[in-house]
Amino acid sequence: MTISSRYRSCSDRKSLSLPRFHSKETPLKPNGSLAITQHRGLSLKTNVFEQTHPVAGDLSYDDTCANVAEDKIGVLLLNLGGPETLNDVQPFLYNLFADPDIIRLPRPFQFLQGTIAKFISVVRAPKSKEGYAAIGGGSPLRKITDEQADAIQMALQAKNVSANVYVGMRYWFPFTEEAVQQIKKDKITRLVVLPLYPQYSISTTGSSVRVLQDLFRKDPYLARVPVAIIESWYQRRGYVNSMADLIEKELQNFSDPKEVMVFFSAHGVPVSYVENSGDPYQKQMEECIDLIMEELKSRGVQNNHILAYQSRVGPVQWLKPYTDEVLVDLGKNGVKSLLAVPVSFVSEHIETLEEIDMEYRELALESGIENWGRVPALGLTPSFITDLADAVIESLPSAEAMVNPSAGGVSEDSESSDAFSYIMKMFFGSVLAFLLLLSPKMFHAFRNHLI
Ligand SMILES: C=CC1=C(C)c2cc3[nH]c(cc4nc(cc5[nH]c(cc1n2)c(C)c5CCC(=O)O)C(CCC(=O)O)=C4C)c(C)c3C=C
Ligand SMILES: [Fe+2]
Repeated sequence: MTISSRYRSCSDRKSLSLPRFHSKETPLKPNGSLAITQHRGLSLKTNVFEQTHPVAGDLSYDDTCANVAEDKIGVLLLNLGGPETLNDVQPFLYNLFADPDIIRLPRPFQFLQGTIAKFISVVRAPKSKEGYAAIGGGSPLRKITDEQADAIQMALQAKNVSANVYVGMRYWFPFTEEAVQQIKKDKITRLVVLPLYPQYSISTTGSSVRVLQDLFRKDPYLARVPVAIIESWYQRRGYVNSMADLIEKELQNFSDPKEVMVFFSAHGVPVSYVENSGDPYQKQMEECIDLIMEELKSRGVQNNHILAYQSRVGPVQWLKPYTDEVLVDLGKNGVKSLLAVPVSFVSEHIETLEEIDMEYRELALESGIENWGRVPALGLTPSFITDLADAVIESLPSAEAMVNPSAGGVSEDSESSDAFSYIMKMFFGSVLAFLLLLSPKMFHAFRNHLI
């Protein structure tokens, strides 16, 4: 059901009559990454992207694939979502902090999740609003993700795959729940889930997939739909090459490209995710940077590079080194030219447009760095979109029902215990909110850590 650096051919799965490709099975490289170049022997179809841009992925869906005509294919893009107006900021933050994959409370305290989310979102909202105001009053994520969905749909069409592409956001409109309702209405019979995060984290892909699994588990129709989840795709040739293209191009804007420090800045996660919960995010990020740098090296680009983590929130320790600290150190150590490369996300968003372009740029210049550049997010880059379409096509054969049909439904007992726990939550939550919000000392202590 989940695909990560893995490809299974139709013939692997004899129990289902599944589509076939005109290809040898894609071999895995020893490090587990896909050797996409092996697809060169496939029947090639030009598409709107390939006509203007040569691309890495050459896959096309074979018309003779068994059952393809009968399947109604859906592709669900998962993303974070962002507030569209300044009034949306606090409720957006509430949704984010109410996510148990973002604020991870020990089990006995989980009933306080909503209260804590309310408190933190109210305290953080003014700072977040400033950031969103600085980039025009809202997040560009919805617009960009919709455009990516259209582009992927066209790229699939050009490869003879007819699919509906849906957008499901985790914390703002259109919510994952809405997308899933539409998928059901449209009677999709085979679904590919493509999170728009190249690397897997419990806090991003993990959280969205958990929501999806809950929705599918509760619905008898959805429970039977074959689903393939592409958990991470940072290792795909098309993605790595597209990132290398952007970096190579941007380096040319410096007067002495060889002297530029390539500075990868990834969104951080708390260290506890990696050390206590086995989040593969840091490892995947490091591998991703290695792959991009290897690709650049093969093109004769031998710049120094460094990886740091940005956007930490709250009092706990996050992955290090921190972007702001590294920028200051680099400036002190005489680095004069720096190219920032956002690497954990594929659209422009508040953390590229405000945090990197404004805050970090200013900090870098104050610290002695004289020449600053920033690689744009991949967005609609044709080679990237085509590669995502290939990833979708490759994953189709491995789709399988998310839910074990023998698993039971919701019992009356569990319903009444839900009602009891709801009442308890409301009671203790209100008491805690009252104590926190009415205590100026508490308010200031939290505020100092959150902004
Ligand atoms: C790979 C990407 C991301 C990871 C990992 C991630 C983890 C993570 N984020 C927060 C807290 C916040 N994130 C916020 C915005 C935000 N986060 C990501 C991506 C990742 N987050 C994106 C793309 C965005 C921006 C959306 C947009 O509107 O443009 C915010 C809100 C903005 C702000 O106030 O800074 C918060 C808060 C945590 C706690 C976390 C891991 C536990
Ligand atoms: Fe975030």
